[in-house]
Amino acid sequence: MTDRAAQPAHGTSRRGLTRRGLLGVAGAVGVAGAAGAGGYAIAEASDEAPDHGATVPFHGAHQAGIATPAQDRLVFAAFDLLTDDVAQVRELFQIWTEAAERLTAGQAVGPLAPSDGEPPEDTGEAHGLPPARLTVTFGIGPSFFERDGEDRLGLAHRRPAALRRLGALPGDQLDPERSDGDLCVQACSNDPQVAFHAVRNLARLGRGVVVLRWTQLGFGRTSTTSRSQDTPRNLMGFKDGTNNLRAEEAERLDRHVWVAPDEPQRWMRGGSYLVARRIRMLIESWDRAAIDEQERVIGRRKISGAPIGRQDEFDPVDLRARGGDGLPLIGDTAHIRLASPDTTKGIELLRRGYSFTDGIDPRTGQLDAGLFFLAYQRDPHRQFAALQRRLGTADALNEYIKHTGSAVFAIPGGIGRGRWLAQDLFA
Ligand SMILES: C=CC1=C(C)c2cc3[nH]c(cc4nc(cc5[nH]c(cc1n2)c(C)c5CCC(=O)O)C(CCC(=O)O)=C4C)c(C)c3C=C
Ligand SMILES: [Fe+2]
Repeated sequence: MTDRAAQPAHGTSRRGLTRRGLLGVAGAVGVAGAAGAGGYAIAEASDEAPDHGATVPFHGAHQAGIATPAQDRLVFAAFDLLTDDVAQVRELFQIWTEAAERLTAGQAVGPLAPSDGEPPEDTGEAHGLPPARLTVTFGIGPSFFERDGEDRLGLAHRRPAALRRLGALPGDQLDPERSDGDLCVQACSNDPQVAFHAVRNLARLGRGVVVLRWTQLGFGRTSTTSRSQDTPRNLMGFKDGTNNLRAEEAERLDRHVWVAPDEPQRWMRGGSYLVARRIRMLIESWDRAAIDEQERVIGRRKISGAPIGRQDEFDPVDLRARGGDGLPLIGDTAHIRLASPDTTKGIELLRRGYSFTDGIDPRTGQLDAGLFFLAYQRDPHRQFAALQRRLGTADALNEYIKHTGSAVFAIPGGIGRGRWLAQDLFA
């Protein structure tokens, strides 16, 4: 690899938002993947750890990080805009697009050691690390378009109809400081430092235009988004993701996840909607519950993941099955009964959540840990909110969980080569 310290300095300081540095670097190194591009060593590392060296294509009909196989680690960030100047926001989207192209290809966003004495343009902690399937997925919240009834950027006419706050849902105990946001970035990778590096550098590039509102780290995936993956376990010890939508199910994704091709807002075609819910698990109570109670709450066996009354994880769920006592094997308040498309008139979601732990709740001394629930869908009100209204009132799981954060984001369609994030939004 090229010694990055020996490279000539390109774009100088990034005090305020300027594309000079980023474009200078991009121009100097040529296309993504070029040798000595200031990368963090895809080729070298891939000999030793092929999966960690692997990349997920950034460009395509849909943004990566939705129907691509869920990686093990997450860094999620919500941002607020500091400006009402639409030109600055457009420039930010261009800069973030170029930076994400580089990061997901395993490259630094700029010189690590500029020779002019200015601060490095890339913060450096991913230098030498392969991208480990890094994906960077961008979203836009309702408050981007309208805040306090004001069309802050002059783009209110471009807000898609489905992008509205979720409103109060049963059982909500939301912390406003862990909720909402004008923009979001979901960075997923099999290496936590690579995911952190991506968000940190995007935040740095946005300085003066956006500010971090809240972040959430996820240390283990709790879903399966591809048939190539095994089902992981959540912090309650249950297999999670068994009945999830899969990347291989194109027709179901078209119906339930991707925005309709005739969506009036062009920038949303090929896009989706993301609902993020920080769901704390009352782990200490859960750990005191008998295994029968735990299985009754979920409606599945803990170790095998099989629906109650069946043998294997992927055996179909039979909600009509009854035991010798005449009662339903999967109870009326079991989580999988209430969440099943058979009882919700066909509601389906692409779940892509992560386990989190944020230390100890100082008020109770109990673990602040749980599920950072992420779900992609075509319409967050007809899908997530409708389902959560049911779950929030009747789910046996409610005794063991608390929804503490909530946000909804429009996820613009995929980005073609030479184009940038949500380009048609500004056309
Ligand atoms: C509003 C949607 C959902 C929320 C919120 C939610 C929270 C939540 N779920 C689990 C654990 C499991 N969920 C499982 C299945 C499942 N969950 C939802 C939706 C929400 N879950 C759906 C649509 C389904 C699939 C139902 C079906 O079709 O069978 C399972 C079973 C395994 C699986 O299929 O994934 C588990 C386990 C927790 C712990 C939780 C909040 C902390
Ligand atoms: Fe669930």
